[in-house]
Amino acid sequence: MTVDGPAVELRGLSAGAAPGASRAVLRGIDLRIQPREQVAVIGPSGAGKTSLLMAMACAVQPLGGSLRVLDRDPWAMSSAQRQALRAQLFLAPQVPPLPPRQRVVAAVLAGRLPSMGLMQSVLQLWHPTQAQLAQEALSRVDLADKLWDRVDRLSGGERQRVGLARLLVSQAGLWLVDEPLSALDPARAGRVMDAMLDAAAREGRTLVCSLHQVAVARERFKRIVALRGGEVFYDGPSAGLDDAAVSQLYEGSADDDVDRAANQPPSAAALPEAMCR
Ligand SMILES: Nc1ncnc2c1ncn2[C@@H]1O[C@H](COP(=O)(O)OP(=O)(O)OP(=O)(O)O)[C@@H](O)[C@H]1O
Repeated sequence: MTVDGPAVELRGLSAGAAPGASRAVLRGIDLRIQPREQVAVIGPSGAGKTSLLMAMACAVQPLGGSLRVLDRDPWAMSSAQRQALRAQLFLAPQVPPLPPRQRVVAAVLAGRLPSMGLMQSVLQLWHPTQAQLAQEALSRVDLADKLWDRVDRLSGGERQRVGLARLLVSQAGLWLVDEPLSALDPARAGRVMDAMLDAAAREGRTLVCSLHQVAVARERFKRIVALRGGEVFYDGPSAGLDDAAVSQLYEGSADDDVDRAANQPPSAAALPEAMCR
C-alpha cells in the first residue's frame, strides 16, 4: 500500500499501557514518522516504549490527542476497517506468541496470513507450501537449520529469531518491533539487526524499533526517539544524542537498566498475545 502522508502521526497523544486502561502512561506525544523511515525508540524501563508501539499498532485507543496510522484515523472507523488496517502493520513482540507444538516453518509463514485468503491460510498452517520463503527468512536470522523443528524445542533466543523471521516474511508496510535483541548475544544481535534494517530498506517498509541497546540505536539508526516517564525526551538525529543526554535519559534508572542500555537486557514480559503476530 502506498501512503501519501506520514506512516504514523501522533499529536498530543496520551494513552494507557493496555487495552481499556484509563491511566495514561504516555503523555503529550508528538511524532511524525515518514514512510520508509527507520526509527529507534529508546528509554529506561517503564518509559513507555512498548505502550508507544501498542498505540501505533492500534491496539490501545488514545485517551487524548490524535493518532493517524498509514494516513488513516484508526479510531474513526469501524472495528472491521480497523482490523483491515491492522493487517497492514506488523507488531513484533519481544517474546513472540508461538503455539507450542507448531513447526518453525508454520510459525514463520504465519507472518503471511493477513495477506492470504481464508482457504490459503488454513492450508498454509497444515501444509506449508512456501517453505522456501520461510527458509530464506530463517537464514537471515541465523536459524536456517531449524525449519522443521518444533517451536517448543527452541531456546528463548531462537524463539525470538523465529518471531523476527515471521516479521521478514510479512507483507506489512509498517513494522513495529519491540526489543528484538533482548535474548540475543551481541554478535548475533548485530547481524540480526542488520538483516532487519536491510530488509526494511529493500522492501520499502517503515520501521519503528524499541531498543535497550543505545549503542545499537546510535550506530544503526539515523533517527532516535527517546522516551522518559511517558514523554518524548529527545527526537532527532542519532548524532545529536550525545553521552551527556544519554546519561540524563537514564538518570535514576536501576543499575541493571543502565547495563541493559549499554549491552544486553534480560527477557521481559510479552505483549498481550491478541495484539501480536
Ligand atoms: N498491562 C499493564 N497495565 C497497567 N500498566 C502497565 C501495563 N504494562 C505496563 N504498564 C506500565 O506502563 C508504563 C510503561 O510501560 P511500558 O511497558 O510501555 O514501558 P517500556 O519502556 O516498554 O519498559 P521496558 O523497557 O521495561 O519493557 C510502566 O509504568 C508500566 O509499569
